[in-house]
Amino acid sequence: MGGCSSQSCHSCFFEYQTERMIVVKSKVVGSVFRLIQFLIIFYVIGYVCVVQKSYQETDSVISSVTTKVKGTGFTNTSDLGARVWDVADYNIPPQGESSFFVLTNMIVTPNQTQSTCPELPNQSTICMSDSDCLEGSNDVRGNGIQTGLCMNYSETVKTCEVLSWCPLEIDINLPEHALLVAAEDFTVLIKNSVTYPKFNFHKRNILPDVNSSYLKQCEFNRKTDPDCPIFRLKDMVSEAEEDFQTMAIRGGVLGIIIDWSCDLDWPEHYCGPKYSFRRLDNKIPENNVAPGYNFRFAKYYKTTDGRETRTLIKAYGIRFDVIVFGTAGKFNMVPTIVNVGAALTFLSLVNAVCNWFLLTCTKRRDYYSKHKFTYLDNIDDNAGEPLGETTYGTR
Ligand SMILES: Nc1ncnc2c1ncn2[C@@H]1O[C@H](COP(=O)(O)OP(=O)(O)OP(=O)(O)O)[C@@H](O)[C@H]1O
Repeated sequence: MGGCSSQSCHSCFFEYQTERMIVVKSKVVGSVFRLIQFLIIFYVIGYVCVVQKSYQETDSVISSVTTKVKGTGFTNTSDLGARVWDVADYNIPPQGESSFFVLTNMIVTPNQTQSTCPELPNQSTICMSDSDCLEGSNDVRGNGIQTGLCMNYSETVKTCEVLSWCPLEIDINLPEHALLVAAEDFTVLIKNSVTYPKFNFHKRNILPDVNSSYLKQCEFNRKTDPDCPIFRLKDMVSEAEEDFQTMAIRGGVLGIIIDWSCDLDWPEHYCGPKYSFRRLDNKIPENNVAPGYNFRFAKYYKTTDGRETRTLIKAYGIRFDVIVFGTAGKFNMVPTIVNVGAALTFLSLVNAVCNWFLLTCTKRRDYYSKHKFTYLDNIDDNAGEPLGETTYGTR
């Protein structure tokens, strides 16, 4: 406990220090001691055992997801006329990895063929004469390869001609209301199987008590039907605090989050999926450049004269990403011993903290110091003399 000066280095080397029990009758020190003891026991039982469950061995979930969308919509546009849309039309691609896309709005450019036509007007395509256009030039932001001719785009504007799929798509007039309004009532069946390999635990979100007749007519509802794996698209978007019809205009990405966190010390039926929904793409109003989600695809066909023709669709819609996560825990002796050991080490800290408090923060710290450190003379040196006792405060 005491320190060694340079003169007494020799005697310091031949010292032996041993514990001595001192009982301090003090309400203040006693209260500090009990308070720290209580805090550590509360931390160990409340946080380490109950919240963290440190007595358990853990494993991360391995999961597979498949989805199937159902529903039918109707549109009546000048480009396509009256048309019924079923899942094969609006679900693109028909099956994907843990995600599916539902088309809600579109810009259709029908009857495109490989031919030449004037480029859409912009700073680099507007021309006065053929000398302004470079034959073979290919702009990545353009629509084709320039032929070197300057053509009338409208009565007042001339642009460079391109070899491309003509007529070109004009995508400035996106419908202000989503075309496939009915998409909000489409439903999706999510089949999710999970495994915790360490515990040889397997389960599906189609729970053992769900039968096929229930599956034919059920729909997920957090209060009345929480076990049904069939979800209405509008309900999911609403739970993510979004408006379906607004999101449907420019598209977006919605996360279907399935939490499989389980305590496997409890019976198996307590371990089930917990669903939540959240919009994942950018929704910050002050950073609204390039909002939503869209891509292009085309449907190809041959006309009666054998000419290859296509209908180009710029598709806007909602992509649903199914995100599965979870950790399972089960009692195991090894983490229990490790954590009980750590807790006991913590308890030994109580004495160190109380000693520091006793010797530095109390009014009678000098008195306590005197009794805390006791120096005994060397019995060998005094050749059998009775033991002399020296009590010091500090050295
Ligand atoms: N999106 C959905 N909305 C409502 N019910 C669905 C949906 N997807 C599947 N179902 C129903 O859930 C059950 C199981 O679907 P599953 O795909 O395994 O079988 P299926 O017989 O191939 O389905 P189906 O031929 O009707 O597409 C079937 O009764 C099916 O009709």
